[in-house]
Amino acid sequence: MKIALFGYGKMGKMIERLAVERGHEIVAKIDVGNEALDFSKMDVAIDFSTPDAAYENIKSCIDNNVPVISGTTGWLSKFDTIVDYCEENEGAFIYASNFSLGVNIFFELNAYLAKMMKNLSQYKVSLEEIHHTQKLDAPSGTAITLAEGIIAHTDYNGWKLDEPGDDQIGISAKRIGDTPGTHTVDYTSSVDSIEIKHTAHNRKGFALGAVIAAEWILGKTGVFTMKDVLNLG
Ligand SMILES: NC(=O)c1ccc[n+]([C@@H]2O[C@H](COP(=O)([O-])OP(=O)(O)OC[C@H]3O[C@@H](n4cnc5c(N)ncnc54)[C@H](O)[C@@H]3O)[C@@H](O)[C@H]2O)c1
Ligand SMILES: O=C(O)C1=N[C@H](C(=O)O)CCC1
Repeated sequence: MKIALFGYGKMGKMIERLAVERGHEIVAKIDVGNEALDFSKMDVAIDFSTPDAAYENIKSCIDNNVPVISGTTGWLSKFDTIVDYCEENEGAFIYASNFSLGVNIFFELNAYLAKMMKNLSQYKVSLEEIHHTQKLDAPSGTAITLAEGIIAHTDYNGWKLDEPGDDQIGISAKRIGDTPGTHTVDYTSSVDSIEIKHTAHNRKGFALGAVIAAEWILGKTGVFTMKDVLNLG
């Protein structure tokens, strides 16, 4: 498979390594713009760029009939626009706030726990995410997905960084060293706490999930999620 990388930073480089190990060829490494690209050489594009760049990168792939996988976070105000654009133009697109298998299992666990906690008003939920100091966005895309997973199954009415209202889920975002990504969901009452936690040990899990998504999307049309790719419940 001929892969174009949009974004050749920490993730782009890790994806290159794993893609080559799996027998794929990297045909483009785009790190500052996409003016003179030959889209006809690409079977699929993988975008791990920046919050400011992701939308245009994804749109240009759809315009050129190249299936696109995006893991870039921090641009979700334009997500619905891209979904509509992809569907109108019969493109192929997958976004995931987190491509790792472990986190996608964690998302399912989070939804299951939220359903059980729905009527237990003595427990207040909160989220904590810890990432490296170079991260541009906060809270992390993964923390937002976790919050949305809880909101879908409970009476919480949104999320807020740091100081939530009574009906909001509080998210605390910490930036420490080179932490690849740690997420904790905590339900606390006056007598006890229940915690679930995912800890990434490195970036390989994110990169492998993105390459697997790129392999999976070939030949398909539509907007998909990692739940489709991994066939999770
Ligand atoms: N979904 C996931 O599983 C997952 C995992 C890790 C990181 N991420 C996200 O992926 C993104 C990239 O993470 P990273 O750690 O590689 O960051 P990084 O800063 O190391 O790399 C981003 C690269 O994008 C480049 N860039 C800037 N403008 C560009 C443009 N117009 N087109 C293409 N590239 C451009 C930058 O020069 C930089 O090299 C971030 O949004 C991060 O939150 C997602
Ligand atoms: O390193 C990052 O940046 C990460 N971003 C994603 C997020 O915002 O959730 C996934 C974890 C790593």
